[in-house]
Amino acid sequence: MIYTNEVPVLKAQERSAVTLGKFDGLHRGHQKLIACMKQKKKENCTTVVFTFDVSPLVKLYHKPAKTLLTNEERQELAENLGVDVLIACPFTDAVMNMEAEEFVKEFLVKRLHVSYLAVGPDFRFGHERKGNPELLKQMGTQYDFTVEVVEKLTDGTREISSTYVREELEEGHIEKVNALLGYQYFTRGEIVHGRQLGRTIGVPTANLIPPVSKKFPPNGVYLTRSKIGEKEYDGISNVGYKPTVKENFLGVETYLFNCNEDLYGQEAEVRFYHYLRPERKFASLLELKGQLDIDMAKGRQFFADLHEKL
Ligand SMILES: Cc1cc2nc3c(=O)[nH]c(=O)nc-3n(C[C@H](O)[C@H](O)[C@H](O)COP(=O)(O)O)c2cc1C
Ligand SMILES: Nc1ncnc2c1ncn2[C@@H]1O[C@H](COP(=O)(O)OP(=O)(O)O)[C@@H](O)[C@H]1O
Repeated sequence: MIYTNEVPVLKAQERSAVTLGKFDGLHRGHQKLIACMKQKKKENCTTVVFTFDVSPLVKLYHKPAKTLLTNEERQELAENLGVDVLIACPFTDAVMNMEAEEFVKEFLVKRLHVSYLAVGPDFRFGHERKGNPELLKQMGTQYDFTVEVVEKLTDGTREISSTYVREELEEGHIEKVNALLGYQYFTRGEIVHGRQLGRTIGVPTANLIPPVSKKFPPNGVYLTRSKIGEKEYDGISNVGYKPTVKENFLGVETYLFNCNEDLYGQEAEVRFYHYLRPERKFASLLELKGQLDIDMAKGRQFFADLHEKL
């Protein structure tokens, strides 16, 4: 897959199938849009996901940039979905003020030689959000491309959207989040040194400091599976500031059920499966250890049941 910040100019004969949007989360609704676009590979179209490198909302309203996927994660997932080109167009003032017609002419027609465009029914773009599927269809007749307005996937009566996923994540409804995403919510980072207290209570933990832009469920304890190198481990993670020992940054630390290795310096991907309890301040590490024993028993049972089902 080609990943670029600039809208590329395709070769003279090359045509493209394009989809446009923010694609935060690359949830099942996004995956449907990409699947529609991929149908056009049969007609020798290059598949292009056109997105922006900063959420327009962040730029316009200075909202905190917490996202479901970092740019790098989004890139990797798009590649796994079989996308040929991912454009993360910088949301500059020039792009922000571009009229919808100009955006289509300059980027989609002139550079990408668009042959097919897949958008959701509520897709808006361009200066003052004046561009919509209707305008795209009119321009398609003029510039020889087809526009498919893809109906939103729903979960019960609610349309699947990044907002829906974020709301569920904020509630700690991990199973729902995973069902909407079509994969397990995850975070990644390097395993770093902590205060080495974990091993003193028989619970060594792999600490990772996640990217600042990553959105997290509420501070608390989660059942997780971690991928470290080629290996996967069931385990139990704490998300938060460890009030018992007072940490001043948000960390994710994981006790891996069947591991006895030195993991420092390795990259880990921690996938969330289930929310267990909120983070609490304990009077002592010993008291915390008592709670961890209960948490671990629940975790082991959860994964034993899960593996039995699979
Ligand atoms: C499953 C799990 C649950 C935890 N729950 C809490 C908690 O509720 N409150 C808290 O202050 N720390 C919690 N911790 C963090 C511990 O305080 C921490 O693992 C311990 O102090 C060791 O820290 P260290 O890795 O810096 O040595 C939890 C850790 C794990 C692995
Ligand atoms: N079962 C396990 N789960 C997590 N980490 C483990 C495990 N077994 C060994 N380790 C190693 O122990 C380290 C954690 O020990 P700990 O005493 O908690 O120190 P720290 O405070 O540096 O995390 C991990 O980074 C990893 O290298």
